Amino acid sequence: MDETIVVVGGALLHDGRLLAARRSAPPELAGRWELPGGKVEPGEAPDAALVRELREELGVVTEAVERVPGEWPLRMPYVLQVWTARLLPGSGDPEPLEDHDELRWLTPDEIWDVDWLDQDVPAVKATLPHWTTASAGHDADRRP
Ligand SMILES: Nc1nc2c([nH]c(=O)n2[C@H]2C[C@H](O)[C@@H](COP(=O)(O)OP(=O)(O)OP(=O)(O)O)O2)c(=O)[nH]1
Repeated sequence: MDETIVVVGGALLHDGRLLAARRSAPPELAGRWELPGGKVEPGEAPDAALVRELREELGVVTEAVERVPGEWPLRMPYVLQVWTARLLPGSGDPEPLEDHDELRWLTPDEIWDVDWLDQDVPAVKATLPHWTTASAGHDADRRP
């Protein structure tokens, strides 16, 4: 029986930049940077969980774009899955409403400037080939 619980992390992309969020709790993770998101609830689809978590934590309205292939182990029983996501038209800017105390939009050149959680490093690396796909969708939305 599969007893893992999925934590979904969002690679929120906007204008070619990725949003990184600095955790404010718990103490052992505070000060380290992560992809915002959270635990998938029973019966919930991971992409829906991501949209819910980004609304709760950052106050933004988003859509999940695509799953980034791969799965990264966290402390038992959690595993991290990642989806790219984009802001929907009319969404406000993200704010650190809960779980985080600082946000940064990173260009590809800046991606390693923040102190990511160890377990997020391979996940963040895996998002890199997917940045253009999410941006392409964003640009297409803006065509008349
Ligand atoms: N959201 C998120 N959590 C991560 C990442 N990497 C990582 O190790 N974690 C860990 C931190 C937490 O132990 C767990 C997810 O917890 P959370 O606090 O974000 O989830 P949640 O909002 O659903 O939590 P809860 O307060 O409702 O229990 O996964 C990541 O990139 N994003």
